[in-house]
Amino acid sequence: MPKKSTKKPKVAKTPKFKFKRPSLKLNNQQRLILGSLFVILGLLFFIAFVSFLFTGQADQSTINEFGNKTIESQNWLSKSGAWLSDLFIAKGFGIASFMFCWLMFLTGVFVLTNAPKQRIVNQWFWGTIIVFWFSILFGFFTSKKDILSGIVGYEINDYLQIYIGKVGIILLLVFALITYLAIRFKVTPQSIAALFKRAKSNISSEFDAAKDDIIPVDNTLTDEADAIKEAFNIKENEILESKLEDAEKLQIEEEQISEESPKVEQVITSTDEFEIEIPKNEDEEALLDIEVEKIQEEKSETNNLADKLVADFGEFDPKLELSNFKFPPLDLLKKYDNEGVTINQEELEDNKNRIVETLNNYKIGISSIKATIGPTVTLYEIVPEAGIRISKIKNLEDDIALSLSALGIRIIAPIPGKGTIGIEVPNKNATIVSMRSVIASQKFQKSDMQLPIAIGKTISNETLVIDLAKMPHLLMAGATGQGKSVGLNAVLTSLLYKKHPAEVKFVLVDPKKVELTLFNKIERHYLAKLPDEAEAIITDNTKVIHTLNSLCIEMDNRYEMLKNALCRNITEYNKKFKDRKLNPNEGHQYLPYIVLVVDEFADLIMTAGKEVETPVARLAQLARAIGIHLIIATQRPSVNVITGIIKANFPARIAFRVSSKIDSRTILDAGGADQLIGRGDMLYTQGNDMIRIQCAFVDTPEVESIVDYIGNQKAYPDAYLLPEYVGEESGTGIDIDIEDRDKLFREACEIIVTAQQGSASLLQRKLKLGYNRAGRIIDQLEAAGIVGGFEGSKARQVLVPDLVALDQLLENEKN
Ligand SMILES: Nc1ncnc2c1ncn2[C@@H]1O[C@H](COP(=O)(O)OP(=O)(O)OP(=O)(O)O)[C@@H](O)[C@H]1O
Repeated sequence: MPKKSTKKPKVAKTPKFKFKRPSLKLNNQQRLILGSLFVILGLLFFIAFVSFLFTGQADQSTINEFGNKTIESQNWLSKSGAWLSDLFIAKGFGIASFMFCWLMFLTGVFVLTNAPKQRIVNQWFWGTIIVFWFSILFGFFTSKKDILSGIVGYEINDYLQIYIGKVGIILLLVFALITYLAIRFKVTPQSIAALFKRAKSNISSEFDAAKDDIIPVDNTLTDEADAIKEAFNIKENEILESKLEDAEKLQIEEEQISEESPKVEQVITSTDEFEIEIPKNEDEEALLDIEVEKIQEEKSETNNLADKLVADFGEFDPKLELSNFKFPPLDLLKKYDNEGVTINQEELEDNKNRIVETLNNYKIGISSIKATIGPTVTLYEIVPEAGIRISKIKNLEDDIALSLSALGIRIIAPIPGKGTIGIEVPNKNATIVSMRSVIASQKFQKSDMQLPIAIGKTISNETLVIDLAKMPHLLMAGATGQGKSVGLNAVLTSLLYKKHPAEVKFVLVDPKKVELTLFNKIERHYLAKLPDEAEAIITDNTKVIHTLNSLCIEMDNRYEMLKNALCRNITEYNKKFKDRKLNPNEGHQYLPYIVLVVDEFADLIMTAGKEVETPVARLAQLARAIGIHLIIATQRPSVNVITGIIKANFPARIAFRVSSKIDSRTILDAGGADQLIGRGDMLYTQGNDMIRIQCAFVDTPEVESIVDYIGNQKAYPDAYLLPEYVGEESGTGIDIDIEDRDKLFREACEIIVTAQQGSASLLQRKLKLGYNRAGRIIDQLEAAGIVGGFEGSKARQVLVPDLVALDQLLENEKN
């Protein structure tokens, strides 16, 4: 039986970012244990301290012999008691230390009764202040170190006496007392005055009462007292009656409630406190004590849970697993001597004169000229006299280049939005734009972009920071040796300096096998790979196809997750996940950005053709919303490498110097890249304007030290795992089912029969297929009896003489 490759691609186990934050909330058991521990500690300290008052003197010698078992201590809590009391009372705060026993006891009680934490903190704060106050107060009266003030009280006194004297200390203590009373007991001058008034009136009433005792009894008063008593009795009866009425009303209401809502009845019957004793007889007295249970408003479940989770654990922090991760320091990047722009006045003047002269030779007058000096080129902006055609100047590009005897002159006519014509002339001494200078720039450091890249400096020496997430994919092209690899390293370095390993993952494809190998060291921090792959950096073209297809599966999975979470893009999704509104048990997880870097795309297209182009195009079309971004570099910007479909989906493009105008057109849809001067001189466009940039230079040793720095830190257990992809070739077998044949089977048959040559490479060429797929079709042809068996290096024999015979054979198969 033929094996059907119907296996669904499995979703890989992607590493989960676990989170756990210690909660300060105690459950009932923990509260009981901790509370009783404090209560017991309070009691133990108290016993030890009291005992110290009697046995302290005798135990003096034993304190220093704590480890010696033969020496016994008289303290009621033995050696520990003696040692602790000595520490707190003699060496510490004197008898004010008793306060600590109380504080510990009180803390225990608070914990047991689940009192708010703030109360415990307050008690300790004020308690400690009291301890100090008393210790200093007692220290004031003692003339030597003793247990009344302890060493602390005595020493503070001693110190204060030197600086503010005895009177000063007393005033300080009084002031401290007033402050304490004012803050702690809210004492105000008014409340003190009221206190005095009350005391005064108490004294005078007592005095009056004493006076009354002497006055003879007046009988009329007893009558009055009776009347008052009677009035009180009536009042009491009235109150009682009204209470009974209330009780009856309540009973009726209760019955109504129980009829209306059986749920409420259940609550009431289950509450002990709600038992009401209603007198059977109206004359019977009854006191009603009613406690009505509070009904809490219901919240909607998801919000409530998310709010509660956020309140308990805080927002989800994807960086928690590598919370100690340190970003590489700036010092790892090199400073260059020839950095920064130097103005060569002579060169400037010379160039200006030549430009004016050349234009004058062609009868083009200039009304003004201005120069902006950049790191590699200087931009001369000219305003031609009225009536001069712009195209006339544009056509003089070569003449100006000749007269300036310089390569790489570019004329921008007109400069968009400026109304001037720009002539870019390379500087004689180009300066380097170091990676350090662009990374250190405020623009980069303070950027809040999703994936910021400090690519280099513009002609006016400004650092250009671009957001890869907004691009959303980047195409880089340039002839060999013009700075592509340096450009890719600058991109990767920027991201390493700004993004935590939890936030971004790289998929690195390096067919040249040497350019990106350095990044192997940060595999478990920043790289993503296929499961069961030994190396994260992909150098083999077959694996590239697997990886690209796997990324497509990852993309589909992510879209599914976004759909389930009702989010439109990765930013919204991650925000929701951080707010704990998405349940990890339902397959949700924090999604890092994935950046796919392909260093030599032309090579891939040459060897695998459509098999690479299709997934790349799919990713480029769809992946922007779910955080997969592609950076593709190529040496050969020809139309069969950068096809229409790829171009259409890569609006952001970087062109280093290329060898022809056609290449420049292929990349940028405009000329200009052929006039660059190389060594990182580049043109960047994001769909509209084109800007000339000097790419930041980052050398291999610098990259090495950055990856070493990161690689030496704690990492995830494995690289980020992409979903498993089961390739087409996995189902190879000689007895292939007709249904399972490749879509291009019929076309392949015709090619083989027409050419009478059974070779896989022929199919590869004609159908633009990868080797694996072509080999699989050959197997199918063999199974169908169209080609013969494998014959080593020779092409297989074709068993069908012509297309008519082929038709017959295929027709017979169907019947
Ligand atoms: N931004 C830059 N500033 C200064 N010099 C640079 C810059 N970029 C590249 N160079 C110089 O050009 C050389 C070649 O650069 P790079 O290796 O990046 O070229 P490439 O385009 O990747 O070539 P290939 O395609 O052959 O790998 C570097 O060794 C360096 O000396």
